[in-house]
Amino acid sequence: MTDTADPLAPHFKRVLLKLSGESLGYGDNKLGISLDKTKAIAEQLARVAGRGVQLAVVIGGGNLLRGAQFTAGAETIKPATADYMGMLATVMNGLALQDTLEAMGVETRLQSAVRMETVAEPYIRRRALRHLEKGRIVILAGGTGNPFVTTDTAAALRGTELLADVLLKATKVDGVYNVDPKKNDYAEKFDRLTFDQVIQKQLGVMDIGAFEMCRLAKLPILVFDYKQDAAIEKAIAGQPIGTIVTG
Ligand SMILES: Nc1ncnc2c1ncn2[C@@H]1O[C@H](COP(=O)(O)OP(=O)(O)OP(=O)(O)O)[C@@H](O)[C@H]1O
Ligand SMILES: O=c1ccn([C@@H]2O[C@H](COP(=O)(O)O)[C@@H](O)[C@H]2O)c(=O)[nH]1
Repeated sequence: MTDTADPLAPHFKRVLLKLSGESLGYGDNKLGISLDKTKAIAEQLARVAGRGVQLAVVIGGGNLLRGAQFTAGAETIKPATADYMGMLATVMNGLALQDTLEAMGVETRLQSAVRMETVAEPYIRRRALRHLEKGRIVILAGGTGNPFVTTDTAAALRGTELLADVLLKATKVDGVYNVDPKKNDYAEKFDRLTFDQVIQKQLGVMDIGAFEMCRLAKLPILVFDYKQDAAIEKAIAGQPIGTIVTG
C-alpha cells in the first residue's frame, strides 16, 4: 500500500482507532461537542478512508461523562448506573461523528454495544467486518456494553475480533511515560515499549486489561496525541509519533 509520492500513504490496511471523546470537546476543558473540532477530526478520517484504509473507530465519552466522576463518595447514583450513563455518552459522540462524516460524503455505519435500534445498528462482528470491506467507516459506540471498564477495553476487544493491524489510541498525552505526565513535570516519554514492560510497570495510560488483551492477541498499540497536526494520518502512515507498544 505504500505510495512514495504521498507522505501520508497508509502503512496499515485495517485500523482500530480509539478516539478520545475529548477530541470532540470545546476549549481547555474539552467538554461538550464542538462542531468545529468534530469536523476537523472527521476530515482526517475521511482522508484516511479515501486512501483505502479500513477504519473502525471506538469513540470515547470523556467530553460528556465518565462513570468515575460519580463514584467517589456518591450515595445516590450507583457505579454501574454511572457507567451506563458513560456508555450512552459515547453514543451521542458517535451520532455527531457519523453525521459530520456523512455531510462530507463519507459512507459510515454506527454500531452500538448497548442496544438501541432506533438510533444505531447493534454491534454484530460479521456485519462490522462487511462494512469495513465495503470501505465504510464503522463507528463503534456503547463501549463493550458492560460497566466497570472503559472504551480502552472496548478498543482492545474490537481491535482483536475485527483483526485490526494496529490499535491507535488517540488521546490527550503524546505517548506513554514512566509516570503520569499530567501529574509529574519530570515524566519521561518512551518511544517503544513491550506489553510486559507496560504491565510490570503498571503504566496507567490505558486500562491494564486492554494491554493484556492486546498482548495475547499480538495487536500492537500506538499511543499518541490527537491534537498534533494530522496526528491520525501520521499514525496510520507509520510515521514516528507517540509510543508504540508491541510484543
Ligand atoms: N504512564 C503514563 N503515561 C502517559 N499517560 C498516563 C500515564 N499514566 C496515566 N496517564 C494518563 O492517562 C490518561 C489517558 O487519557 P484517558 O484514558 O483518561 O482518556 P481517553 O480514553 O483518551 O479519552 P476520553 O475519556 O476523553 O474519551 C491521561 O490523562 C494521562 O495523564
Ligand atoms: O465498555 C465500557 C465503556 C465505557 N464505559 C463507561 O463510559 C465512560 C466513557 O468512556 P471513556 O472510555 O471514559 O471515554 C467510561 O468512563 C465508563 O464510565 C463503560 O462502563 N463500559
